[in-house]
Amino acid sequence: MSVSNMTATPALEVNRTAVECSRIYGRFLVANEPVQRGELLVQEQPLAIGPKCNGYVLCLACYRPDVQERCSLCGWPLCSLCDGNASNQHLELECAVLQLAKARFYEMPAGSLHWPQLDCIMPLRVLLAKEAQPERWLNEVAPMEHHEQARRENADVWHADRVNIAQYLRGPCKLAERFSEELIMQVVGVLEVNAFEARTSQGYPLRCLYPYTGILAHNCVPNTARTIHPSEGYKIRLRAMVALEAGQQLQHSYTYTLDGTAQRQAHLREGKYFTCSCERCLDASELQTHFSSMKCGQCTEGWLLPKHPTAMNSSWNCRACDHSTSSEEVRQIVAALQAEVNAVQALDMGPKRLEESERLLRKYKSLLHPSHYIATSLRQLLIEMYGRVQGYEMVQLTDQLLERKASLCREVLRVLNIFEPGLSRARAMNLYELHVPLVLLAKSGFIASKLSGGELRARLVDAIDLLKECVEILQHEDQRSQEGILCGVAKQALQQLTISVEGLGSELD
Ligand SMILES: C[S@@+](CC[C@H](N)C(=O)[O-])C[C@H]1O[C@@H](n2cnc3c(N)ncnc32)[C@H](O)[C@@H]1O
Repeated sequence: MSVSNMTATPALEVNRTAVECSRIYGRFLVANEPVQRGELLVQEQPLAIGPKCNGYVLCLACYRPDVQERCSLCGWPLCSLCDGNASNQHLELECAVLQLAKARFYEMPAGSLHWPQLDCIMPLRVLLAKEAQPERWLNEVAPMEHHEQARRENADVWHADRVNIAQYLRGPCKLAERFSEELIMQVVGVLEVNAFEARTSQGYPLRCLYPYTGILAHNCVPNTARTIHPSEGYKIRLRAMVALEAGQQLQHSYTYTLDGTAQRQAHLREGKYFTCSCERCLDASELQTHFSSMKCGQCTEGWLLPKHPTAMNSSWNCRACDHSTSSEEVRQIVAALQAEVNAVQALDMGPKRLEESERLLRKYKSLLHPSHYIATSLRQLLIEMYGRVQGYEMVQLTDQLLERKASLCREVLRVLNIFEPGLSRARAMNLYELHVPLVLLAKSGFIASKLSGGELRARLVDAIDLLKECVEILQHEDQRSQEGILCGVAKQALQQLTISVEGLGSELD
């Protein structure tokens, strides 16, 4: 396929990018003109949407989990609401194939987490799209990276996919004449390497394949962000998080930016089959954040950092006393701490969960760098809980606890400034969380005569600025998504706060 062909794909409603190719990245996108932060780069309709792999039983049209009902035509999972809707996705796509082949859906024991038969649905939808839009397949999907060689090396998974998907579609679903095993395995790989996770308006996860936007290169400090819109047929919009120059590579994060390098590398290696060599991964201090640094056990002031951060078995060395430890030892410590955090995270949202998170954060002071990603994840839990859990509701928080919530937000924002610069969704969430204690502290400070009227106004204006930025970031989210709803809440808070500040009057100064 010629690279320039792809830029003319009819599924692109907006395109300010071009396709380039390199030995390291394969194909990737660049900005084809200077782009301001927040501006739209690409807008694309998906080629296919469907259930995620290794999932539970769900409705094949609305993705509601744990449905008991079955399609009245083929017997596969479909909620009664969708069954009564003649234009549901399942009916339009695989239902006829399953009916014709009399492919029976086998029930699994209640509570089963993996219903292997459902793994064939998304690949089947892509195969049906191939038949319906052969040009699009040829130009856009067939060239997508699918890492066949590396996937074959993971023999157990390769075998399970061959049996559960390729052989199932060709056998019981009677599609052997239409799709070869090789083709089906290619589609499975294309989905694994390139599909994006999305959420329905109700928040249920699914995956979508965007043949153009899907070729973005990965970087652990992304410069683009996506929003996927269930109310517009799962259209994707890609925006610049920061200003971009013409020709600049567009970078997206395929992994969780608030994980440490070893965790991100493992995720990329196992799911996307490459080693990331971005600036952040190559720097043991993760851009001076010390996001993975451990406290040295031999001296009081040193930090242990990996000698070769992208190597799986790199030794870790103290920068102060040169004490060295093995990657295995570090892995074990991190795994033990992570297990403690997971156990706390699994507790009900309540005061115990909050107090345990604080306890762990104190305990880890002697083991981890204060900015370590495990400490950061505890801070995020705490931010969510202060102001919401029983005994720690916003009106019950003392000034000291309000200060605590604000300082937790600032610490997370400091890390986000480096790993997700510009218009980041996580930044927006933290800005919202930060504005609340700031407003309450300003008001209580004024009431207690610790703040003058002018100072009160200045602090409220600071909170207004946080909300403005929060709305600026979240305004592009699907209105019914969790982030879209928060945007509405932030807009209301912004309006009320602006009215309050205007009502303060100049006599306060
Ligand atoms: C979603 S695809 C991107 C499109 C792909 N380059 C293509 O030509 O179809 C992901 C794959 O691109 C390559 N890739 C993306 N970002 C990379 C990076 N930062 N370093 C190395 N390879 C990368 C890897 O092969 C990865 O599995």
